[in-house]
Amino acid sequence: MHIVTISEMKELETRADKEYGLTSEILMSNAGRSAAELFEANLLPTHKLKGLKVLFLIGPGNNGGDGLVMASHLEKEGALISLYYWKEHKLVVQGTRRPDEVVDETLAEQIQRADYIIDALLGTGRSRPLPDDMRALLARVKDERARRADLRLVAIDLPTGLNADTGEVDPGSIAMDTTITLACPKQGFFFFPGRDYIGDLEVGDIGLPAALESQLQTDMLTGQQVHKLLPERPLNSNKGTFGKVMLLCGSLPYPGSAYLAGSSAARVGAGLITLAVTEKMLSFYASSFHEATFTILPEENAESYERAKALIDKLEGYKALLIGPGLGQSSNTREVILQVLEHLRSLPDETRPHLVIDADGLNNLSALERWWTLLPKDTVITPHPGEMGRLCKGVKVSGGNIERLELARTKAREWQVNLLLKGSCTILVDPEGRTRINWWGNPALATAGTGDVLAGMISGFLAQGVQPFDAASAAVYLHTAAADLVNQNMHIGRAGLLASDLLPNIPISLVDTAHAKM
Ligand SMILES: NC(=O)C1=CN([C@@H]2O[C@H](COP(=O)(O)OP(=O)(O)OC[C@H]3O[C@@H](n4cnc5c(N)ncnc54)[C@H](O)[C@@H]3O)[C@@H](O)[C@H]2O)[C@H](O)CC1
Ligand SMILES: [K+]
Repeated sequence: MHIVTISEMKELETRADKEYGLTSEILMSNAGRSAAELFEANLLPTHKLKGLKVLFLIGPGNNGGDGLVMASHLEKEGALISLYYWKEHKLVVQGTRRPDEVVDETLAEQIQRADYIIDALLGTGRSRPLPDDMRALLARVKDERARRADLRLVAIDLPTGLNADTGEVDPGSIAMDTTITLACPKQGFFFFPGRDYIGDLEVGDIGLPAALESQLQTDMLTGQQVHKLLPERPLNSNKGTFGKVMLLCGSLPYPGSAYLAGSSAARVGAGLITLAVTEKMLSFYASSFHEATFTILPEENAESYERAKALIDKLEGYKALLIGPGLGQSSNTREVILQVLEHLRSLPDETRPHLVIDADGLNNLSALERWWTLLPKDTVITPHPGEMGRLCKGVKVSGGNIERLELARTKAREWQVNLLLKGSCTILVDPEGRTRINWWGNPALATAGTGDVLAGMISGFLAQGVQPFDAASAAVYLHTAAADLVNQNMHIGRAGLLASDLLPNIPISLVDTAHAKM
């Protein structure tokens, strides 16, 4: 599913008319019908359309036009519709126009009795700050929503006043329960503060030919897309079929990371997991991770070339290598990483394990000048905003604002990596600038060890032959899906998840993609 900017959306509309004769009237009619269908589909099981009291706030442009088409569909199905035309200051209650002198009073009544209020005031055409009387209208709706939690607010295309490119909002904008966006999600939905105003996101089909969208470079990750990326599991297979993962992770203060990453690689289906660890650490892993195999490395005070060689000597036949989680940042460890990278660069593409670098792997690299020139082709790196800041030599990187997007795009191209920039809506960019953004986020994931799980999942997909950008994309989507499953199955809210709770839910999240709604 493509994500668009305002100008990309306008261009799609223009080309639809020019190349396919799809005039804006046709598109609006499709938009209104599709919004009505999605609205009705999501009413169940709590509400039914017959007798439902729905107040539409209608703006002066095509967004208002979409609202009017939607309203007429709902009315035909038995909903009780009132329309408030903001610009004309006109109120129509179930087909009857109110006289001008009673509009305010009746509007107040309509707001108080509505089951649903639909925001069809402004969409992508908003060009200036909201006028005071529109802000006042939205404030009345917001107050009513605060008073009555069962009042539902639904935006058509986008919440009025939200900047669809940047996610900035007008002071008058209000948070919706649902946004039914038309044709494509808008870029601004994925960045704060806008992200908090969208509510549940639904995407209505307005009948744009798929060919029109072929130029678009930015996608929203969806379950249906991830389902197609998952590796096949033929019956005629053995553990060799699904690839081996080597992990250079974990050190004395952070032993859990190798366990979490390795288990996660196995949970997405990799055939064999090997932890490269020192003998001192072996007993810890052997007792907690029965399925792992081990490569024994010299202790951390040994010469770096001996440590690197012990790993390099065992790498043959591995399809994926994960470097970083819990590894520590001693200069000796940095030298080990450099020697391993040098070895990987010397291998031909066909035999080189795919590389993922996370956490301390990145922190070690960021201490070096032009570190990206040391990476083998098609490396996946997975910084959180702090690590990204260090990789960019001190740039402040936001966890959720729009500047992240441009930075991620610029750096993925400059560094020629598959960049996964973590955040509330994680961004992925490949070396050519192709971009994918994860809509789903889960605040319960903001806890130690969940990054190790993500890095492990990517490595597990790489071992099974999934291409690096796709492996990272699938892992990001499934990581939040697994967190949502933890929330549901353990009945926990936004806090209290342990990274290890994700592990048994990862395979379930894979299965669930087969039934994903989008
Ligand atoms: N792009 C498509 O393919 C389709 C879009 N559809 C819908 O149309 C809107 C965009 O419509 P547009 O008429 O361009 O813009 P708006 O309805 O958002 O508003 C324009 C209207 O409002 C006035 N205006 C602008 N800013 C303000 C302001 N701050 N205060 C008051 N008034 C303002 C402006 O002068 C115009 O009169 C899109 O979001 C979709 O909902 C269709 O669905 C078809 C396909
Ligand atoms: K709107």
